[in-house]
Amino acid sequence: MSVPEIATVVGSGTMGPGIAATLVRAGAEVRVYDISAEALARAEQTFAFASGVLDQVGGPKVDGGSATFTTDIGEALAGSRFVIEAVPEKIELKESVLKQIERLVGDDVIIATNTSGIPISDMAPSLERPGRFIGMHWSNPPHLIPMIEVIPGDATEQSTVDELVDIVNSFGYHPVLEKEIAGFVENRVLYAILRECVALLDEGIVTPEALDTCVKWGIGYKLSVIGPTRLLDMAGVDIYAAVSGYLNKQLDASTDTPQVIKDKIAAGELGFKSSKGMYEYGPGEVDAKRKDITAGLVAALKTLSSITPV
Ligand SMILES: NC(=O)C1=CN([C@@H]2O[C@H](COP(=O)(O)OP(=O)(O)OC[C@H]3O[C@@H](n4cnc5c(N)ncnc54)[C@H](O)[C@@H]3O)[C@@H](O)[C@H]2O)C=CC1
Ligand SMILES: Cc1ncc(C=O)c(C(=O)O)c1O
Repeated sequence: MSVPEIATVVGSGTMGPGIAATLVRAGAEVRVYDISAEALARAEQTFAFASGVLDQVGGPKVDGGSATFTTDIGEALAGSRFVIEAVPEKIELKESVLKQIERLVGDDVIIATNTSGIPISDMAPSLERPGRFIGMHWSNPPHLIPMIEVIPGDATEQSTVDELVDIVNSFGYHPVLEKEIAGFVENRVLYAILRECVALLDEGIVTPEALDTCVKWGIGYKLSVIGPTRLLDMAGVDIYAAVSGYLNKQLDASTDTPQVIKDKIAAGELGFKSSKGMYEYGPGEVDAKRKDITAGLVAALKTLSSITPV
């Protein structure tokens, strides 16, 4: 199985262009559609950058791929064999866009959503043919994180699941097939980690720099080689039992967005996009950090791709 000859990415913000670059490198003719011409103009630049990064990684490349960018949804979907929706995380918007897409593609075309965690089954009723609708959760940056969660909803047909797993495998990514749960697997784990991290920062237990050092060189490094299930065996299930017996009741268990985060939102401190978030960035620092992140992920990806899976 190879990637579908013609694919469409709907929504070209943070995720869309990297998704498109990945599919183009796999040989697909990709149409990138956005409602905003300004977003599309930025997307062309982001796509070019992501494509260059993929050249640095040097992974497999299938000739013949191409990308076009359009604000005409009819043009974007004409003849498309595979659609990835990547519009903002708002269920009503996604449902409206999914209906738009379905009216313009064949009955057998897979429609995948890149939602971060909205249950697929909650969106499926907006479609006439929900059997071809499925979750396809890429991680940011999509052209450098070679794992995609495949999440069927209650109405998703098995043929859709099988075809999407084959498509993900065809461009060298790791498909993770999972049952539907809010947030999906990756974000449930990530948000459990981030909840504890924000609590530790908020309580002044550790500085941001020290926390990032601890996690990067501790569990981050370790878990990039040893998955958490394997780690339980390496550490000893008995050790986990002994420590969880007293620690689990001590962990942060807040059920709402932390006030410190709400305060930052209110102050417009959103992170890279506003040059201040958890850290503050001087002139040119955000671009420098983005370059450092890309270089680090490229180096790590090359190394991890070269080691025997544990
Ligand atoms: N940003 C991230 O780190 C990740 C985001 N996701 C998910 O991917 C989806 C997209 O997220 P981002 O790329 O971050 O969003 P974004 O806000 O950066 O980009 C969304 C794009 O959709 C466009 N758009 C809005 N309404 C539209 C419409 N009616 N038709 C066509 N295009 C429209 C916007 O103009 C914008 O360019 C969301 O569901 C998000 O949860 C998944 C993984 C990671
Ligand atoms: C903070 C955060 N939230 C959601 C996602 C993905 O859905 C990501 C990511 O992919 O990196 C993230 O970092």
